[in-house]
Amino acid sequence: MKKEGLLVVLSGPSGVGKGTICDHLLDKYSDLEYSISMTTRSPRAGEIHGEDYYFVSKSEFQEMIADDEFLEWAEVFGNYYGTPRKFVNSKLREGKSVVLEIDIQGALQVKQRCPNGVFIFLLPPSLDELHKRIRKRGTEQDKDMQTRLTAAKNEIKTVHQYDYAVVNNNIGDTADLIYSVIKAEKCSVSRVGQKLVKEVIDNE
Ligand SMILES: Nc1nc2c(ncn2[C@@H]2O[C@H](COP(=O)(O)OP(=O)(O)O)[C@@H](O)[C@H]2O)c(=O)[nH]1
Ligand SMILES: Nc1ncnc2c1ncn2[C@@H]1O[C@H](COP(=O)(O)OP(=O)(O)O)[C@@H](O)[C@H]1O
Repeated sequence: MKKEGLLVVLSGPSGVGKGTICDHLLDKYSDLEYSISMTTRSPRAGEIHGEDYYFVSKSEFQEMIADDEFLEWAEVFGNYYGTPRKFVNSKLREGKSVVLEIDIQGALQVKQRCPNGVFIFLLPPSLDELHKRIRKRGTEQDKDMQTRLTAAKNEIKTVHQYDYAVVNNNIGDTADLIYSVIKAEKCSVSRVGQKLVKEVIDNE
């Protein structure tokens, strides 16, 4: 039987660079799959339905909840976001690692359901740099900026709930580091190691 793929959960405050890092990671490492989330948020300029997100109405989203089609879902900044379960399960069964870029509420739900996943939190080099990145992206009104910065401080406090914290200093280095974590986890104690430990003990 084929070994199941690894579920990789990437979280971090708005503007830290999750989207940028995911793009880089997925471009460079073709053995990874990206789970496209569903959201009731309106598309930003340049965002494409079915690429960045599946943009749906609130009623469509609620129907999916009722049909239990989400691995996890949460309300973030007044909109709903969720991970369609079907895609993730089928890729994992094919042995592919799947990257979810989701918020802390969603990450905690996934942790309960899939404890073997790897949970990574992306940190900014500083709060000042985070502020600059959100400004640079230029998608937020001033009041939304403030909301995101306040939320960021609360989210950063949850970093200890994750397996790894990675500081996003340089895009290429950060993506490579995350890939190393994914690869290391694939042969971690939970997988190959346990078998080996059993063999050692059995042979004592
Ligand atoms: N729980 C959950 N959170 C998601 C999902 N997709 C995106 N998010 C999170 O929703 C938050 C807002 O995302 P977005 O509207 O793209 O804004 P941005 O992070 O500021 O670029 C971020 O923390 C995302 O990680 C999802 O499927 N589930
Ligand atoms: N390592 C980095 N160094 C400098 N700027 C970055 C870095 N990573 C991302 N950015 C910039 O920060 C802004 C926010 O990145 P984005 O990927 O949209 O964040 P998120 O998805 O976490 O909200 C973008 O303008 C992006 O180009």
